[in-house]
Amino acid sequence: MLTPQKPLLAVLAGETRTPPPVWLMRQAGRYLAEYRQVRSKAANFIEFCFTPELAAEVTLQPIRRFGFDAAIMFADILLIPIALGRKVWFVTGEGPKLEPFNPADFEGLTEGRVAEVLAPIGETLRLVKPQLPDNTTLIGFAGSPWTVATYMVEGGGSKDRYATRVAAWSDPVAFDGMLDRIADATAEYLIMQANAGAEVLKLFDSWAEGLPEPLFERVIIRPTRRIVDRVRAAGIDVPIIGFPRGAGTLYPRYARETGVTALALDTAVQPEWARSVLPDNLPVQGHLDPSVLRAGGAVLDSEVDRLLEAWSGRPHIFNLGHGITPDVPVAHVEQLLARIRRSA
Ligand SMILES: Cc1c2[nH]c(c1CCC(=O)O)Cc1[nH]c(c(CCC(=O)O)c1C)Cc1[nH]c(c(CCC(=O)O)c1C)Cc1[nH]c(c(C)c1CCC(=O)O)C2
Repeated sequence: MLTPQKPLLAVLAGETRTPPPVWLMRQAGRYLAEYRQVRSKAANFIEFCFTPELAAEVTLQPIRRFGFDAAIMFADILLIPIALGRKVWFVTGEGPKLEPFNPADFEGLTEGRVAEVLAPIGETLRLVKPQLPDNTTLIGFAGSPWTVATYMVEGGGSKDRYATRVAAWSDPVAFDGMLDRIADATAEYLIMQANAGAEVLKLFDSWAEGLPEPLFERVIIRPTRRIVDRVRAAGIDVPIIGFPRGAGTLYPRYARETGVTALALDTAVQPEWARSVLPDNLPVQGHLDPSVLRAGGAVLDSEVDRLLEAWSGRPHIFNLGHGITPDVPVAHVEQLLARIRRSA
């Protein structure tokens, strides 16, 4: 007899589940009082990520409170630049800061330090895994090379990634060299996560928006494919969810050419369009607007119903189209789950 699969893994294997499995991007975070309490024990955000006991605890908090179908390990996409020898720090209220990096210096990025520098993240996964309920899937993740590169080049977040785009067009050899180094470190990191117990891997390309097709092909598709190939070559066959946020009409190309198992959609994607252009059996994760979750009330129910209806009959994981915001009341998350699970 086959062992019944965890709902999230079943959907990633191409099954349709009603109700769909559900988890939320940034589900461990400041909207939870218990997160803020643990967070205050660490001197800064980076140290928090590198303290397995604390990171494991906040990974588990949303599972205990809401019973989500997946736990996502607590870490950040900006740990890879640290492994590559860059300084990263977080300024409260301002977000991440890095020393701006010139892609021409890409050969100076340190290779081979991933296992050593990011070992605590593996430890977080090992601590979390045995504490999860039987039906809960453990997700590992990394940022995609382009998104990580934007933070490295800009020295932090930026409005339109202008400097990064200029660098990508003006010096393709250096820029692609930088992306390859990031991709190789990322592949090694993801392999380590799978070996430490991650059952699904997710690649966050949060700043894939607004790129002309030739650049999208070079900086999004090619490095993503490189990571997927390396992970597969290492014998790791866990499902990989790709999230090229804002890819728009280039989502189908990304789905066909990167080798990812499933696609995470952003808030702007029209489900009817996506259904008509994506392969039928491709699992999708989508894509409630986080501001609807903040708004709550009748509009939250009707938006949940619209997405459930739009994706019915397809392998679908319910999620947000971007991370949950710190101002979301816990009661709204409970309402969301009750609405999704009422279709049971
Ligand atoms: C771009 C990006 C980052 N980090 C991440 C992305 C990609 C997803 C996205 O687009 O949102 C991914 C991320 N960051 C975090 C997780 C943990 C797992 C989860 O619960 O989803 C994940 C998957 C924790 C975090 N990472 C961060 C927090 C908040 C910091 C805190 O608690 O002090 C959390 C819970 C900090 C962070 N980290 C980053 C930024 C821009 C910020 C500051 C934003 C803010 O202040 O809200 C970089």
